[in-house]
Amino acid sequence: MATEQEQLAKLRDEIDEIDRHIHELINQRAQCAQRVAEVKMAHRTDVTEEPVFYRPEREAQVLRKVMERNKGPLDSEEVARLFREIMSACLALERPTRVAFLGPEGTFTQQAALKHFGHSAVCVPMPTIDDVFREVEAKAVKYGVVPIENSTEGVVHHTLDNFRSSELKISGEVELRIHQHLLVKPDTEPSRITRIYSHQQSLAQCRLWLDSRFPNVERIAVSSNAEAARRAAAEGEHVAAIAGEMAAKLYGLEHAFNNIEDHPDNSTRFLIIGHESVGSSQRDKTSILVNARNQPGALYHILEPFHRAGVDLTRIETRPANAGAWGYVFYIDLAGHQDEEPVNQALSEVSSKVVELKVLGSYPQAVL
Ligand SMILES: C=C(O[C@@H]1C=C(C(=O)O)C=C[C@H]1O)C(=O)O
Repeated sequence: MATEQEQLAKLRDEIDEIDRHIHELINQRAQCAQRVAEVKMAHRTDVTEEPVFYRPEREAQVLRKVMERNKGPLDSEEVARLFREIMSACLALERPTRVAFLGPEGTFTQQAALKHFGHSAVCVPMPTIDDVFREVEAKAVKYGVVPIENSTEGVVHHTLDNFRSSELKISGEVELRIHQHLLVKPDTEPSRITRIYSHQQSLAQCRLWLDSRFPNVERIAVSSNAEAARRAAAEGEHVAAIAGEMAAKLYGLEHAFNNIEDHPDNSTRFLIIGHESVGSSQRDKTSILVNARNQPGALYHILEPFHRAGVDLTRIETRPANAGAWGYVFYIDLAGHQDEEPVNQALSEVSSKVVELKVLGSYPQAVL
């Protein structure tokens, strides 16, 4: 009978051998990605334009395949996360992806950007949602990440409104479980806290918890959770911040209380914006903006063709239209890709009945 040490030594040899294989295979995969880049460069029609290296539909398919064939013992999502990083590194070898996000450093939007593009992407913080749109429009970065809706707080109007004037397209979505923590400088006694900083959305997501645990403590809304964490780190002593894990690490804060959001399933959806249209991944969503005249039955005429075609509408938002002429602006999410039936047919029917129909993009449904 082998001793514990002998058994462990044997298993570690086995692991070393497997690592050698994995290592070799990952580099083989990276070489394939480099060849993809060479082929794209060789076949581009316009030599002044960079070919498109990032293919969200292909990446979604790779991740879905990984999850479908997974036999364990590793969890499917865990394996997909590993492949997410491998793809990210391979793509960075073709061309590093520059991504603007609603900053500063340490926000949930940055976390969403890294979840979607992996850690080899170069993330560039922007002070406002408008700036993210502008930075992508100016082609200073390839893609942008902006929040669109929170399960507790609802739609982010600022993002929706930007789509009215922007020609950018949606190329993906990211869903993030949002956990809020009460963060303090090391050795701060929670009972002595007199001031709590956070973004207004996060204060709202933790309102009941704050009412019961810190009813008399001043709550101060600041421009982002990361900014709240920065202030708590700078001001110290009697000050706390509500923010996420990334901000806590970035500013060296301790967790006084974890997961203080009122709704345990609190999550936020983010959109990826860019210049390119995305092909079908077989499991897609389409977002549209519709301007309809203010007349009886306007909404019915928009919805009826989708119902008849059997298209599943997953979200509808109404925004007040700009001055006068038009009554409503609707933002609608639906299941399916704009190039495929039945979405294609339904879209052309609706467009003949409204003032304006703008397809904001078809993109893969979030995989992770
Ligand atoms: C390799 C390609 O480029 C990128 C890298 C991918 C990967 O590493 O699997 C997948 C899609 C693209 O974002 C490709 O175009 O297929």
